[in-house]
Amino acid sequence: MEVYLVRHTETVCEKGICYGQSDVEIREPYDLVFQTILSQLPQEAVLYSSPLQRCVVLAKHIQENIKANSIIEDSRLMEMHFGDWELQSWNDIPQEVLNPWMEDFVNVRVPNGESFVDLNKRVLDFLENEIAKGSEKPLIIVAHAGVIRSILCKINNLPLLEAFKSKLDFGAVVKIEILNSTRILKSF
Ligand SMILES: Cc1cc2ncn([C@H]3O[C@H](COP(=O)(O)O)[C@@H](O)[C@H]3O)c2cc1C
Repeated sequence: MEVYLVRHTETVCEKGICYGQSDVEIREPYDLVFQTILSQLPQEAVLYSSPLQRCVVLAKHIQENIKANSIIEDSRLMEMHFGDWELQSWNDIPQEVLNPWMEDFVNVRVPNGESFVDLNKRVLDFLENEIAKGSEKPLIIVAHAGVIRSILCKINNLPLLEAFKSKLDFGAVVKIEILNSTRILKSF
């Protein structure tokens, strides 16, 4: 099964702001970058999106331009919940709470938020369930950097600690091939 992982485009947030699950808008103009994304996608697909608007706006554009019955919004595809740090500048987060997380962001939870392991659990739950449905059509998943990286760790058999070692730009499209729910896969 072909799966296309699509990261949303740039948001209106200034660099240095932690926006996790905050529902921030995307930066205009985005028509050109949407076209570039579309040119890398199949003509027909089952279309999934994170419910956050930075993904849904792009998913709607995809739906209008390919054959896809609906946009299936799934909250398991949301970015990591950054709890008390949502919409804070990274520089304003006190070192005594930031440092323990930085040292082990995989396992340590953000105060009142998630750890990367928490995100990974819900993302893999989504992936395994949807793959088990065995769609004949390719899947398109419009989501976030953390979500896509967690899937890439799984398919490339990498520890979560290595999730952030490779680049994943705004508007990136990563195509992967999934054989079945237990034996995954290959990324292109
Ligand atoms: C473990 C982890 C560490 C991060 N450090 C920054 N972000 C990033 O995640 C958020 C946005 O992702 P997107 O732009 O794709 O929606 C931002 O808040 C950014 O700080 C992280 C995300 C995760 C999962």
